[in-house]
Amino acid sequence: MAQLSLRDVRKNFKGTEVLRGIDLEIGDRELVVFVGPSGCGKSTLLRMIAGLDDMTSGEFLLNGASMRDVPPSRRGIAMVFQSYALYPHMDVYENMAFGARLQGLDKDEVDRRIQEAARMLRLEPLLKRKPRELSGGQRQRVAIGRALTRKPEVFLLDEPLSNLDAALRSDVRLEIAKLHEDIGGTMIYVTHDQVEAMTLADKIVVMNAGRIEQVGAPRELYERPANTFVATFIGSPRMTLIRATRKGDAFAVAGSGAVELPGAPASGTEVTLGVRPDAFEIAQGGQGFGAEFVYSEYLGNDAYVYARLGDGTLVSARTDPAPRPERPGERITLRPIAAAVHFFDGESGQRL
Ligand SMILES: Nc1ncnc2c1ncn2[C@@H]1O[C@H](COP(=O)(O)OP(=O)(O)OP(=O)(O)O)[C@@H](O)[C@H]1O
Repeated sequence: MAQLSLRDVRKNFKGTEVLRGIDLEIGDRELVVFVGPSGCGKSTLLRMIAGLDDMTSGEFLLNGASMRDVPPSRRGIAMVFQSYALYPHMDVYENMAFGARLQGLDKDEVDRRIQEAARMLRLEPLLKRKPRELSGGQRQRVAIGRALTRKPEVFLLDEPLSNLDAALRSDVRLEIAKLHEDIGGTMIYVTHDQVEAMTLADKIVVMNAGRIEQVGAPRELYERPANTFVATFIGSPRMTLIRATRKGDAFAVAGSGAVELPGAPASGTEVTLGVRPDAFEIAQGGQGFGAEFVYSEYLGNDAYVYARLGDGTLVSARTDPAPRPERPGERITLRPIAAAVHFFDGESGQRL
């Protein structure tokens, strides 16, 4: 059983606050993903949970007990790093035995744990190999195996896939999801890749500049982003943000005309509209924002059209791959589907 509580956790490095009051509850057996742009504090937060860094202030409780004075080795937490430093002179078996031996376990128990981890991670045929005789993905699995043999209650993974190529990355990602089911522990996974976060997580924690922007299930974040940061961070291609001025149900964009969006929240005059690429229809005239075609991307099953509104905003819209505007500068009309538009306060960026 492993339940984690972070309460107003802060961290300063030489006078700069890099974590600015983190409050977070992580339930037993959850797979939680910390996601956010480079430098937002994900690794720092993870290192604090592991006990590798001190907090400047705040509390971290594991199953209700403060971890303030508990050293890393006594927390029941194992961490797998981005650079999975294996010992080059030891074979896979020895590398995996290392952590478990440090715990003072006897030889038979260590062996039992290694065999179990090797089976789970399909490393059995590789136990006698040296790290240099392994592929990147295999090395990464050994690093995970080494953490597994310690039987941690909490598993921390810091960008474990970043050194792998795209194909391997999706393989190992599947393995990690399966591993989480098999071991039934709590897992915290750090990435700056929102696709990785969406596919793996029970719960995503979106971080930005040392703060949490939103916590929720992948679907929740996609369908009801709390603010413009989360709205544009989650989802690919990105949601377009459009500054509009409201009069009744009509939303006007400088140089592109106005569109009626019935059902919009009542408040706000200066509003930011959030429209995902599949929430636009491309029309020739009629209701919609006037725009100038810039270029298109063909992806096989669909295509994306990029167009510029009168105020300079670049908009992306999904379209059928077949007939689409071809000439840069061509005038098109982009009609947002009212029910799929997100509304944010024009100033604060918070969801209306
Ligand atoms: N030991 C340190 N001394 C001073 N500043 C540090 C130290 N470690 C991290 N920082 C700073 O703290 C901030 C957060 O870093 P952190 O590594 O937690 O970010 P991250 O979200 O994990 O980024 P990335 O995705 O690039 O790994 C950064 O601005 C970083 O430069």
